[in-house]
Amino acid sequence: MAEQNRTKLTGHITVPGDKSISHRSIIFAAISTGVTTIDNFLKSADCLSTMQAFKDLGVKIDERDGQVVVTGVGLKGLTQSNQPLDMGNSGTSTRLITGLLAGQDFDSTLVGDASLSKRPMARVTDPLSQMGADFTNTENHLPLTVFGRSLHEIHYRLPVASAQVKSAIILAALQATGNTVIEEPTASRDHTERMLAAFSPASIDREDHKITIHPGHPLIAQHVTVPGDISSAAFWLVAGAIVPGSSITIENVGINQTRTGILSVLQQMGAQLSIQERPQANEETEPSADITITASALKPFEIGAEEIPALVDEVPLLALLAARADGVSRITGAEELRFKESDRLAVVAEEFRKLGIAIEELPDGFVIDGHKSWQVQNTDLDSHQDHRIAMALKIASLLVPEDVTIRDFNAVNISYPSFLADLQRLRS
Ligand SMILES: O=C(O)C1=C[C@@H](OP(=O)(O)O)[C@@H](O)[C@H](O)C1
Ligand SMILES: C=C(OP(=O)(O)O)C(=O)O
Repeated sequence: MAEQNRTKLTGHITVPGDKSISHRSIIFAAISTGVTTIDNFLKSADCLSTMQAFKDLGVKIDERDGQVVVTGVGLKGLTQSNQPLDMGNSGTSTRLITGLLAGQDFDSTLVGDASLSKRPMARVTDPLSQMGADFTNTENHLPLTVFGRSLHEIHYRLPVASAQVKSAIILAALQATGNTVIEEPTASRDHTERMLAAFSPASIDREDHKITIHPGHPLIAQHVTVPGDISSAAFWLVAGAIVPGSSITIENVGINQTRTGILSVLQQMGAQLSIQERPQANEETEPSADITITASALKPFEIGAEEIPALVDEVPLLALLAARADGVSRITGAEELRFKESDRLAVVAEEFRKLGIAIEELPDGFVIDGHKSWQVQNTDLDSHQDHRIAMALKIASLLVPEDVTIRDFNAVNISYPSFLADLQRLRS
């Protein structure tokens, strides 16, 4: 088994569709008029939660020839669900749908699994309440009942860079009586803005870190092509960089610049990386590229609050990269990681220490010494039911001779159901 763990990874791979864009494709398709077709929709547990929620809200969604086909009902055409909407494990579904439901003329209740029920919701209910929204509880957690209300505009400066909060406000603002302005401290992923611009160009203006939403314009069905998820590609980028002898090409990866922080870090580390951009239909379409990574020596790196939004879901993997770099790396400004599917700062530190990695947990990040060779202490690893932790630990385990087990590994179904099959493909 020791030999198999260390097998180099080689070949070409295509990762599944982007999770953030897949959620948004269903949401915008549902509230537009006409039939939207979606190519390369991510059929993972999180995106299926969004799909089921819209079915429960009266939207017809079918699958035909590998495409998802959504018959839009318009912004005022959703109907009350006769059961609570089950958001499963998905923070994105919960926060975006809360924004949309706040302005409907019926009430809805949102529920989720144990992890989601611990995640903070005041970050969306606070600004939405300022717009006139009304909720059962101000307890900050699911379950949450959203009372449909008439909404008015706000001018809102996000206290933290969060695409989910920004998107919740955008979806509420489409139903408000006046124009809403949203300002961000640092740019977070802009998939909602791009998709709204495609479905309804007159509804949105963007300028630097300022977004203006103009309600009252029609949303028209589109054809959406979802690029590969860079947050899933990131596992192969890191594996390709650190497993000796590896060389991996990942085809059709989304390279929206609000998501490519991991590529910048790899470049900063001196990784052997080549990025071939694919032709883009227009400015608002999501850009994509074929990316090749080849294992090489890596320099340590430092990142802080400014860099975090563009790589927020990749921080566990960056910690792994740091653990193979030639020196001490520092990640700060990442306190948001404590509010994800698990407390990712605490969990990464705990699990990496089992592998003998020299990692110090900070309140907002890590200091990691890549010089120290790993001395495995404990082979019983735990994903803490967090998909990104499960996959990061699996990649880490490729570098140790011991057999390790990863508890609740099936959490990968949240974002990347074919992860193990893809690993197998790159090994053979
Ligand atoms: O809007 C989105 O699709 C997402 C936004 C990010 O969360 P925050 O908005 O909380 O930063 C990210 O961590 C999450 O995986 C997906
Ligand atoms: C944080 C994540 O997702 P969500 O917030 O949608 O649960 C993630 O996919 O890493």
